[in-house]
Amino acid sequence: MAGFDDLASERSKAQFDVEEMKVIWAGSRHTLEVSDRISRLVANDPVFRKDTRTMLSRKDLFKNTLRKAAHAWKRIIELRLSEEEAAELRFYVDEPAFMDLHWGMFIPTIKGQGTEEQQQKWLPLAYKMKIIGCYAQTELGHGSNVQGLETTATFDPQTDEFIIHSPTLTSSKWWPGGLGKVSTHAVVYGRLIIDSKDYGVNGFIVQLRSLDDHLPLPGITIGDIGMKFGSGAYNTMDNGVLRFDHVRIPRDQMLMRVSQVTREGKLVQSNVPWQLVYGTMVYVRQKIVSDASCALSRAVCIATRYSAVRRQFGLQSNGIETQVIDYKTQQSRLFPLLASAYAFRFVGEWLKWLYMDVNQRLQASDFSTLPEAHACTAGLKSLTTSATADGIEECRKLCGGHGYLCSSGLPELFAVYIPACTYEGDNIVLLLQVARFLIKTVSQLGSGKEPVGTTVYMGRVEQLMQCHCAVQKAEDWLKPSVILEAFEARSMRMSVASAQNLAKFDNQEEGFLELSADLVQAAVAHCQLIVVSKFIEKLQQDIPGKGVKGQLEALCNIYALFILHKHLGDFLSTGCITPKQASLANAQLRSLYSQVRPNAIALVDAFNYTDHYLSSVLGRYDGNVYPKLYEEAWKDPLNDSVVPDGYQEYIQPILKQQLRNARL
Ligand SMILES: CCCCCCCCCC/C=C\C/C=C/C(=O)SCCNC(=O)CCNC(=O)[C@H](O)C(C)(C)COP(=O)(O)OP(=O)(O)OC[C@H]1O[C@@H](n2cnc3c(N)ncnc32)[C@H](O)[C@@H]1OP(=O)(O)O
Ligand SMILES: Cc1cc2nc3c(=O)[nH]c(=O)nc-3n(C[C@H](O)[C@H](O)[C@H](O)COP(=O)(O)OP(=O)(O)OC[C@H]3O[C@@H](n4cnc5c(N)ncnc54)[C@H](O)[C@@H]3O)c2cc1C
Repeated sequence: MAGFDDLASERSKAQFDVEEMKVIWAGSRHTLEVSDRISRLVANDPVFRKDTRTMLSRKDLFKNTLRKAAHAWKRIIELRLSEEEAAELRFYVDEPAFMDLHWGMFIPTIKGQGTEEQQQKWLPLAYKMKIIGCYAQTELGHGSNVQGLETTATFDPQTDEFIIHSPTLTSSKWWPGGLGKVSTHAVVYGRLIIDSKDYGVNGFIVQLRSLDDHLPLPGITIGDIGMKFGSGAYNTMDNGVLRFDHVRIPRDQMLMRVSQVTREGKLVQSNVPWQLVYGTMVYVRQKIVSDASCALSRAVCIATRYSAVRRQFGLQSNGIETQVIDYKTQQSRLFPLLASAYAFRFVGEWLKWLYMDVNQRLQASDFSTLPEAHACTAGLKSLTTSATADGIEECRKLCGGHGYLCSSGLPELFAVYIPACTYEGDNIVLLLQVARFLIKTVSQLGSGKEPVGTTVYMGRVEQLMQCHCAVQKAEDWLKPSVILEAFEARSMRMSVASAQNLAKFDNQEEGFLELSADLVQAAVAHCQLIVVSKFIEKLQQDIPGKGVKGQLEALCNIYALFILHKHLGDFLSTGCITPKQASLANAQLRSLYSQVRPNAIALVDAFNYTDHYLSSVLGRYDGNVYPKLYEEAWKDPLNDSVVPDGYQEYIQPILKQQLRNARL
């Protein structure tokens, strides 16, 4: 039967050890074991079913999410799951919910910005879920501009309290997930005011709802901000609005790792940089990069399997049509996304290491790598989420008409994913942060301050400004050193050109605004270089398993040459490569697609996704697409009755009218 046979035959063609590739994708044998076990546990639990999600009303959808979250928590306790296993379980439940913010932002904020004492007080309550917290930073009038927040926290020396207040409509907290209906507490960001003096934005732990009856505490107005894009999707989350009317909290509820307010109302700064107030965003951006590879690989898995099952045109001698995956156009759209999924996986792994490293240094009062960590998390969050959002939509198109059906899983995946381009920092705003970092690095070249980390290549500025690409034949593009040099030279030249243009302005801030579109492009070039170089570094590690390394090399080259092809203008205009070399890169890309083609299904099998997680008829492991699509259609509530509700009121009168007209 079509589908079954197609995917089985594809799997038999694989030229590498899929089980070993699963280990590489998971990160380690241990992680694979955990994720495999937990994903099956979730898939086999009827409470975690997802198939009716797009058909539920908002209220039913939300209540079902609460039910799932409560059940997930119950299972975590019953099975005594470790922190790692519990996080995997929440991941595979695959439904945005207040838990994400509680575990993903509220707890990390207390850990990162609270003193030892504050951690000892609040963390046990949060770990046991005796309180549920969210992260209330954004306001109706201010999101990107954190320093523009209007909420005030005024110290009252009489009572040793802060008075939290929303002075204007635009100061209403707006967007925080988990706030609308669930959270009992929030970390609220507001302006610290002491003795009428404004000391800028700080975080405060504020109780919002009673722990007895869940009613808002006096002075607090709170609710959900309303339906968001798509059906199902992010509407399982209670993004909320919150206003304070002179709400009092004890002084020790200001998060005081960065600065402390004494009983006398004196502000004392610690020796840590004030930017640690932004620390949770660095943590979550790092996490979002890892998650991008999950969302993209999921869409790619669906589109790849379906492309092997779907046949159109080109009758072969045996009378069957051509698998659409065999069309070069399909390959040239699909395989770069497959390669990007792997590339984002490895850069995510590296970023996790970078984040752990910066944290260890912070504990030892070494703050030197914080700017680098900020630039990398901001830039890579922007790059990977934009590419993933676009990639999911491309996968929908790669699945033709059926991709538009909710049962393909792609519309909901797209709707749930796209806000990642906005939350945790609008992607353009974040690239502008990277651009500032690059300009600063360029301006310090020659000052004796050597560039470090991901900007170390800038130390070779003279060589990179002059080098000529050595490619003479298509295969030369397979050399990692050739690819790296082209990407380094492009990034170096774009940053230097931006810095030179900026230097022409008397006022640097005005210049920055004027040149911001070019600066963003320079930031993108730098971030793409990081992705390419981390993929290449990954390949320098010991990679066991028959054929695994070869496949990863092909994917790495596809990623790099696809980016080169997409941004050809940059590479040509900076003189990094010639038009002839560009055309050789293209020829090499085509040949790489042919190399990956027989392995495509095995490469997506290596993600080890259950059908439950994919929630897609088109992406089923067994390829049994058509019977299941047909079956799925009949489950739609519209098909509950043969004659639809409303027939007598609305259809019949039209038909009768037409009949009368026809007689006239
Ligand atoms: C169990 C684990 C599960 C985890 C899963 C978690 C996933 C949960 C996902 C849930 C989904 C959604 C939740 C969404 C939440 C949110 O969206 S929270 C709100 C996020 N908001 C933002 O991201 C706002 C973006 N804006 C900013 O970050 C700043 O305003 C901006 C950086 C743009 C500007 O800052 P300013 O202070 O105004 O200005 P600037 O001069 O540019 O910067 C000064 C200085 O500070 C440095 N800097 C900036 N940011 C950081 C940082 N984060 N860390 C370190 N350093 C930073 C900057 O480089 C400057 O340095 P310089 O040396 O002076 O040049
Ligand atoms: C689903 C979702 C969940 C969220 N969850 C939370 C949460 O839990 N807690 C929380 O506190 N917040 C949350 N947010 C808010 C989120 O962090 C902000 O929406 C985000 O930081 C973007 O800010 P903004 O909405 O103010 O966008 P704006 O800054 O108003 O952006 C609008 C446009 O202006 C452009 N722009 C803005 N500034 C500049 C500039 N300097 N230069 C050039 N262009 C610029 C942007 O690129 C964009 O195109 C959430 C948002 C969403 C969508």
